[in-house]
Amino acid sequence: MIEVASLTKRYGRRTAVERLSFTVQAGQVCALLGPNGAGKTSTMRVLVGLSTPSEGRVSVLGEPVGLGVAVLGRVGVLIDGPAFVPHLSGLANLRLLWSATRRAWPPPALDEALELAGLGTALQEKVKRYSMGMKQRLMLAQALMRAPDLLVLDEPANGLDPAEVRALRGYLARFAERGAAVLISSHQLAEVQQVATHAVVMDRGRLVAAGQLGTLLGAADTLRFEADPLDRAVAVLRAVPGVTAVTARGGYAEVTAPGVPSSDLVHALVTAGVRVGAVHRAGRSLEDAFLAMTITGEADAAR
Ligand SMILES: Nc1ncnc2c1ncn2[C@@H]1O[C@H](COP(=O)(O)OP(=O)(O)OP(=O)(O)O)[C@@H](O)[C@H]1O
Repeated sequence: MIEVASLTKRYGRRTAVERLSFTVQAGQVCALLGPNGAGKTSTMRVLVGLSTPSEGRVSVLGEPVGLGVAVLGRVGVLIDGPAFVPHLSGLANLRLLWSATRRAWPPPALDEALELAGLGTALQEKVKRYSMGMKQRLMLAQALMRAPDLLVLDEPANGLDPAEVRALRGYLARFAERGAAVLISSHQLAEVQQVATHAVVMDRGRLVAAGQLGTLLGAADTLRFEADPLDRAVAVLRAVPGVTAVTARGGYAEVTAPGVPSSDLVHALVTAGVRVGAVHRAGRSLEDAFLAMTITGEADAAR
């Protein structure tokens, strides 16, 4: 659905994106993450034909992207707003934006888009009276009303209240379940963690990590044992083949052991006379993983 191959984007002498490659497949909600200035918006702008690559190739829905190519009609985009006409109503603005497609009004998914936007009678009011959140919801409506096969959303939750964010999350999950794909950038990592299936992490224009969220978070491979005595548990676990790391943390022994069944670890502990109270899967938060991967994390660690 999205293919980015060795994309470089320069603005004059500044390199915003450097040899970036990643893919997003049908059915995925992919979070594009990175600290401020990492190059997320620059990448998204190239993906939707708003700017041209300095080097590399980008295609969406199997077609190369260029300014005004037809395939972009199947992509719902929310990047830097569209510029709404302030003295027109919300609905009139949507009609105006739709007219660029030269297709008959109404767009195929207008009702669903308006329901999610939840603007009600305010749709008839002039956009200049809209709050920031209302404008954001109108922007979302324009991205969704065309029943796209792919959504590219730059910080879509900006200005939304928690209930609206939750509704958006539900929408995106249903959208991907239908076989569409979503690329979403966000600074709200806890929020994104609830909806993303995959993530691409960038820092200073370069790819830091990409893959399934679970893999990036290491959730599948890390276990936490409540064990007594703890120091003995740590020593025993360190000796089990396949264990790559053991730390004592908050009264638990935290073990990273890719592919080792938890029953083997419990068996090793019990045989060595360690009492095992409970075993938990230890998922890192996306925030922890993100900070560990990016310059923001390096700065934090240095503090
Ligand atoms: N039009 C432009 N002209 C010159 N430099 C630009 C332009 N757009 C972006 N940049 C620079 O490119 C780099 C990447 O910016 P970009 O907006 O893509 O990052 P971002 O990851 O989206 O950041 P943020 O999370 O703050 O939105 C930054 O150093 C930025 O200053």
